[in-house]
Amino acid sequence: MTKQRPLVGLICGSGLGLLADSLKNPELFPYADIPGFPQSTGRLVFGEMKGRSCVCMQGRFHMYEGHSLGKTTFPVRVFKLLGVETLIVTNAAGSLADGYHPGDIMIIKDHVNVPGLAGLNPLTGPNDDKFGPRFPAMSSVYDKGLRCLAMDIVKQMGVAQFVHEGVYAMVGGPNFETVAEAKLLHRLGVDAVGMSTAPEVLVASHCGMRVFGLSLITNKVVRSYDDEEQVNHEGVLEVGKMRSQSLQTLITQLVGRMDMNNNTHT
Ligand SMILES: O=P(O)(O)O[C@H]1O[C@H](CO)[C@@H](O)[C@H]1O
Ligand code: HPA
Repeated sequence: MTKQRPLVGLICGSGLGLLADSLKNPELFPYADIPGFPQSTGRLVFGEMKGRSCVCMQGRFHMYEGHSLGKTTFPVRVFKLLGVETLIVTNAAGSLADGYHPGDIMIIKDHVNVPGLAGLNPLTGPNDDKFGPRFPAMSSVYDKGLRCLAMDIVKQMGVAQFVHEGVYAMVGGPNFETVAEAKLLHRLGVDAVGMSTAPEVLVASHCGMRVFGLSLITNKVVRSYDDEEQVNHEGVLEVGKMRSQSLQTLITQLVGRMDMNNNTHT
């Protein structure tokens, strides 16, 4: 049991679990002890960031682990019931855009939900009107005010040259992309690809949360048959650890400066 009533929720991507360690006065709840959560390692961490009450998923659930999309996104609805109004999602992703490099950060402007286009959507099934409408709009899902604030912060941090704004695509995984798939995603206008985030964002947006998303670029996605480079998960985690300090600074500042009544910032 916690008495905290967080307004901000944070989901840590692969290799980015350290983000939760910046919470002050933490209270920890292993997923295995929380009813309805998939039996999995990882935990919810409640605590304060810049004096603001937050809850953080240290470890997320993925479709490729065999969880239903309902289970994968269940924590987001728990966040909503706890009072969370703003969701910050982070992930590790491979880059397709020219000019992106491992270690760069991408502020997510929009997404392509590849499984969603094929009908794999956490909002499928009877709609629970208590949470949101049957047919939610998704044309402005990643909050513009928060994206502008994040850009201001990265300029002040002096790291703007490593930060982009772009389009994330979710694929089902667990395999990384073939060259043909990479070419297809690139032609679709996708800048970075991963195996998470879109379902959580859909559920958060459906229930009226403000959403902000960040991808850490951990590898280049191979788009040429002449390129012998091979992505691997260990490499993804390593880049995550290397860059989690900058991400932590960015997120802490964002949480400290965001307007808690949604939309604008100080
Ligand atoms: O999206 P997150 O969970 O950050 O992790 C990304 O990195 C893992 C692959 O290395 C996959 O889980 C992919 O989705
Ligand atoms: N593809 C898909 N998911 C990923 C990648 C990638 O290259 N890197 C990290 N997660």
